[in-house]
Amino acid sequence: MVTETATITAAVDAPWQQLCRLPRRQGRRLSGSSMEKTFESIPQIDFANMDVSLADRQALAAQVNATFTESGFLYSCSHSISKALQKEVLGVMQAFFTLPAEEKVKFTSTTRPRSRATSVCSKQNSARTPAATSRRSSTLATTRPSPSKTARPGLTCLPEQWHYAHQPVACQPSNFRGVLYQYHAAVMSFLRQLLQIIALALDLEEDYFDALTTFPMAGLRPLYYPPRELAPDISIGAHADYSWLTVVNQLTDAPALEVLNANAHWVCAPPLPNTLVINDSDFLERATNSMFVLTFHRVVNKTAGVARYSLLFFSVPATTP
Ligand SMILES: O=C(O)CCC(=O)C(=O)O
Ligand SMILES: [Fe+2]
Repeated sequence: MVTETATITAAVDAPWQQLCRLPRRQGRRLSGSSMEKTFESIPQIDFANMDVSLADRQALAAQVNATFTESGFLYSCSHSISKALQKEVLGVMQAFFTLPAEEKVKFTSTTRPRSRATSVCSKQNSARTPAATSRRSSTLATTRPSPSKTARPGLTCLPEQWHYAHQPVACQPSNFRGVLYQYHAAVMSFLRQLLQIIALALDLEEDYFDALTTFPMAGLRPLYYPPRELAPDISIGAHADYSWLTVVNQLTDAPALEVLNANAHWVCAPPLPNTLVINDSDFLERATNSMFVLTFHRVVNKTAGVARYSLLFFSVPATTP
């Protein structure tokens, strides 16, 4: 028992170089006079006025620009996803993840490699995560969707209207997919507006990205972190996301998400009521020629005995507008 605790604690405290490969932020953990000016907390932006006027959107764009060029992470303090829907989402996730393992495994789909519009139950350890710890995830992805014959491309297109090559695997509870699709649609409509702000932040026309959000490749990843028993554990090791924007909804009150700043210090991004954490990822970093930073982050479950649920939305542009 003592050895196991020691091993896990050592992994959490390990020098960050051992935890991840940092292409941009090379070097060691900085302290004292060698420290760079960098963020020590995640900025909060209130998008309530994003519908109001161009001047409001330009003001928001300036805040987004300042944030994505420094930390790559922000809290969105207002958004259009209702509290009722978020509660429902948490309910179906809890119902799913607390099923007995032998039930959950029935929903695993490993036999349909081409199609990801299935629900997959998997137990994942990242390469640098201690074997004793894990997160469990169920991915409801919409990778490579193509417009169905009847769907009209446009802003009202819902995932249900997308065409998949196969029948989706059934899942429990029976409303699991339906509730998550509703959530998917709600995030997507918020993101379309946010991308207009991002276009302004890059000095582009507001509608610059619109054509890329008609049939976006986007996946939802409901995550369940089982209650930990021992010392804080690294549930997901340091990584950066491959997507365009990632929208993290921390559905339960367990601080765990941490973001690496330019001095290689981990900055906590605790759950704040009714907020989303949004980070720009690989695609956007490349598209902006590294003007927007790609920021490493990890999940360290610090609260003993408490399960954590988060819901991730990975958004990438459509391949076929
Ligand atoms: O669960 C979280 O808060 C973040 C998870 C994450 O960073 C990921 O899955 O890429
Ligand atoms: Fe991530």
